[in-house]
Amino acid sequence: MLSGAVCSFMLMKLGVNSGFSARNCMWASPAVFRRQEFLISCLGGYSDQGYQGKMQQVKSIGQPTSEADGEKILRAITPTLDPSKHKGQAGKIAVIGGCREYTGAPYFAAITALKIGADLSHVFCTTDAAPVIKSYSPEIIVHPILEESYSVRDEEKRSTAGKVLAEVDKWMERFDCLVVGPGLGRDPFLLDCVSKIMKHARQSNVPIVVDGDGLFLVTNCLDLVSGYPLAVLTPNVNEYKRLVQKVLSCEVNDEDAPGQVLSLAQRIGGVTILRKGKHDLITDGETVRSISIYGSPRRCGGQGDILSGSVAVFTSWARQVVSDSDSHTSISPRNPTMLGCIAASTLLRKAASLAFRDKKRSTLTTDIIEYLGRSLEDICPVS
Ligand SMILES: NC(=O)C1=CN([C@@H]2O[C@H](COP(=O)(O)OP(=O)(O)OC[C@H]3O[C@@H](n4cnc5c(N)ncnc54)[C@H](O)[C@@H]3O)[C@@H](O)[C@H]2O)[C@@H](O)CC1
Ligand SMILES: Nc1ncnc2c1ncn2[C@@H]1O[C@H](COP(=O)(O)OP(=O)(O)OP(=O)(O)O)[C@@H](O)[C@H]1O
Ligand SMILES: [Mg+2]
Repeated sequence: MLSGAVCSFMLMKLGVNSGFSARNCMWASPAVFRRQEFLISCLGGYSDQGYQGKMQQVKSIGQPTSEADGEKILRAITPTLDPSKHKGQAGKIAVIGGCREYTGAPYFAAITALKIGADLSHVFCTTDAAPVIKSYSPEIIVHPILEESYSVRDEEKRSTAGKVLAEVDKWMERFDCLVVGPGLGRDPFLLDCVSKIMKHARQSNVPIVVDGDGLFLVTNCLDLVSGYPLAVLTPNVNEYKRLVQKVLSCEVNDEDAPGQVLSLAQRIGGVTILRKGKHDLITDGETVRSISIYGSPRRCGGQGDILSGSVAVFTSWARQVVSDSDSHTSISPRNPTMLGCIAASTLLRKAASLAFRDKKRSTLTTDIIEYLGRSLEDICPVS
């Protein structure tokens, strides 16, 4: 049996408030315990040495970067397929993105969520992008509600923005996570509406994964995510450069990549950042983890969209695991975003490597998506 101090530490690492006690610990079922132990070992392990000793250990781990055991985390957070469960319990995800230019990106993120195992996947996009996205798949629920400046007269902007917000608000509390940005475009009126959607999501405590043009928006308006522990930023090389310049007022420093991404997350008030690249770096401002397993040498567009859709699903699953682990305590889910990023990066790289083995130079994002299910099954079999 674990001591109360160790249990407290475990739950702190998982983002659970410190109101946890040894008594709570004893209420948990053996299966829940195994899952907690599993998660803790994935995040650096534990030993029965008390909370203070553990924190010392965390500080020393926090030096360079340690490779995360993504497969262990995937096994720990992926829910079982259980006949007693109802539609929605495995995740309801919404992607805010899709405009005249880009219809592929929101589709990739939304279909990825379903292929991994979410139950429902929505896309909120511009009115003209919607029929195109619907035509890609009948599985995705598409809401044609956003408007770009060219389609709205100045005097109508206020009422149009109000309608957009009311339409998204009808659904907001049903979502386990939002993905803001894939294929969103940069139209000022549209981005203004999306800022309001993000503020409402934040008020409702819905996690937000910010990617693509969502990062353009956030870089210019950091208050949208600053200090929100349920925000995840997934910048690529350019998006990261813009964030570093804006927030840290310097250039990207690859000599101390872990230190710089850590500072960036701290300066944005403890959001989680997944810096994409040859090695993915993931931090919540406390620790930095890397994922370096081999993926694919193909750099076709859309792989970042797979990643953001996956982060959304895995973050909501990780939150569920944390809350199931101790239904008697209130939850402050910061670390589930770290778990979600580690799981997503691991799965994408595995699927990319399988797709590349098969398709070589002709590997496309749609091929990688087709390998997501098999990759997850290899790591975490259904039975
Ligand atoms: N099929 C689609 O609809 C897709 C749409 N996408 C969307 O397109 C919009 C813009 O995203 P981008 O990622 O293109 O914007 P970025 O501003 O990140 O990239 C712009 C340019 O940077 C260049 N670049 C890429 N990697 C680089 C590197 N390592 N060093 C130097 N330059 C590099 C690219 O050639 C690209 O032309 C977003 O909304 C995004 O979601 C992308 O997700 C790709 C797929
Ligand atoms: N040089 C690289 N070597 C190996 N893997 C990489 C490399 N660069 C990116 N990746 C992987 O590809 C994934 C997508 O990253 P990428 O930088 O292509 O995102 P993106 O530019 O946002 O993609 P998108 O085209 O969807 O917008 C990342 O999770 C990362 O693991
Ligand atoms: Mg991208």
